[in-house]
Amino acid sequence: MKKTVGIVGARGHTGAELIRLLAGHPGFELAAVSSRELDGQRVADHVPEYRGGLRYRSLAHDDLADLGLDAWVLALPNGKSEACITSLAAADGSVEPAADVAAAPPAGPVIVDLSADHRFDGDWYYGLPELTRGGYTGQRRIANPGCYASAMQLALAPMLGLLDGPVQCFGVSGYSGAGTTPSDRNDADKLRDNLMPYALAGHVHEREVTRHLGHDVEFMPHVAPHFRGITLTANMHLYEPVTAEAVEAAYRARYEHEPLVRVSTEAPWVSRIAGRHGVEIGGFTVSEDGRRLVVVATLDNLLKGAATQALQNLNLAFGYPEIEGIPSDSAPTPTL
Ligand SMILES: NC(=O)C1=CN([C@@H]2O[C@H](COP(=O)(O)OP(=O)(O)OC[C@H]3O[C@@H](n4cnc5c(N)ncnc54)[C@H](OP(=O)(O)O)[C@@H]3O)[C@@H](O)[C@H]2O)C=CC1
Ligand SMILES: CC(=O)N[C@@H](CCC(=O)OP(=O)(O)O)C(=O)O
Repeated sequence: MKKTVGIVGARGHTGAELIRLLAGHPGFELAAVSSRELDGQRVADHVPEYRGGLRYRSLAHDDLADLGLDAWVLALPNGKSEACITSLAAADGSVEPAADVAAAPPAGPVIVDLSADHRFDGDWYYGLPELTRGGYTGQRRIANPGCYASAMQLALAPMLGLLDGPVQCFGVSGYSGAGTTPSDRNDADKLRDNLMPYALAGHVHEREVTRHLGHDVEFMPHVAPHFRGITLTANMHLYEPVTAEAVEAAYRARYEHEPLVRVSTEAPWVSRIAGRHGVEIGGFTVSEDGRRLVVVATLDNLLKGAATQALQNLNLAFGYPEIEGIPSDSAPTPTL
């Protein structure tokens, strides 16, 4: 029998991508989609890939538990997840926060939170599958990593043992990364012919990567006029000299069996990652003395940076193959 999944925040950019993915998944049934703004409207009218009769509903937090679904994905802005979680936890009888979720997992639905609210919470499993799946022990509370944070961690992980001092990461995101709530960072007029720097020290993803990789990063984000896709350029100082060839070989070996990670000799281009589900890492460039390495990663912030990763995590939680329902990147690019 299919597992039932609901999405809170389903009107948003990431929610819409998740609807598309769940619509094509053989083991999940999209059973509820919550949006205040689209209340009563047919999902199929907004997301053509979904062909069922489901309508958006403006669900009160207390309604969520009554639906008895197997899983909920929270695609809400940062700081808005707690009321949903409290309501789901109260109904399933668990006490939040659980002292040791892995040892005594609360009954009730699996919750995948796309926001930053639980990425620093040791009671939640931090789900960046390529790096953390070994630590999954059946937790039913899953924090989905940030989009830049996913690119940074996948770009840096193979070099962790050689890093000498903080890594500098220069990030450029398409403006869908800023969500749908109007701001300078998703204002088409202000972004035209522009590259907008913001949060140049202390961005939440800087802290997220530092925490989960256990190594300091210094992150400088920017937003650009394109809609989707991130370029992340990482500057690493190393204890020992390396060659570009040896580094590339190390990345290829590390990610050899990862279907969603592609290693390329050339630096990847963001224009080629839009609408694709994986991450590309390449452009391995080494300074003359061999002790400075630059690596470039690209991913689609709405897919591997959010919805695709959420589906990997749902698959893991329900025992499906990790990339079940994730289209091959050779498939045509979807539109939004
Ligand atoms: N965009 C991206 O690239 C990425 C986003 N994320 C994270 O995922 C989450 C969702 O992002 P994204 O889809 O871009 O966001 P959007 O702004 O596009 O969508 C937010 C959704 O939440 C609902 N919503 C907004 N405010 C509230 C509120 N106060 N209470 C309840 N519901 C609300 C909206 O629907 P309605 O108003 O109709 O109820 C909408 O469906 C965020 O936490 C974001 O940080 C993570 C990785 C990448
Ligand atoms: C361009 C832009 O504004 N991007 C967002 C990142 C989106 C994301 O990954 O969301 P979380 O904050 O939930 O991690 C930002 O910098 O806040």
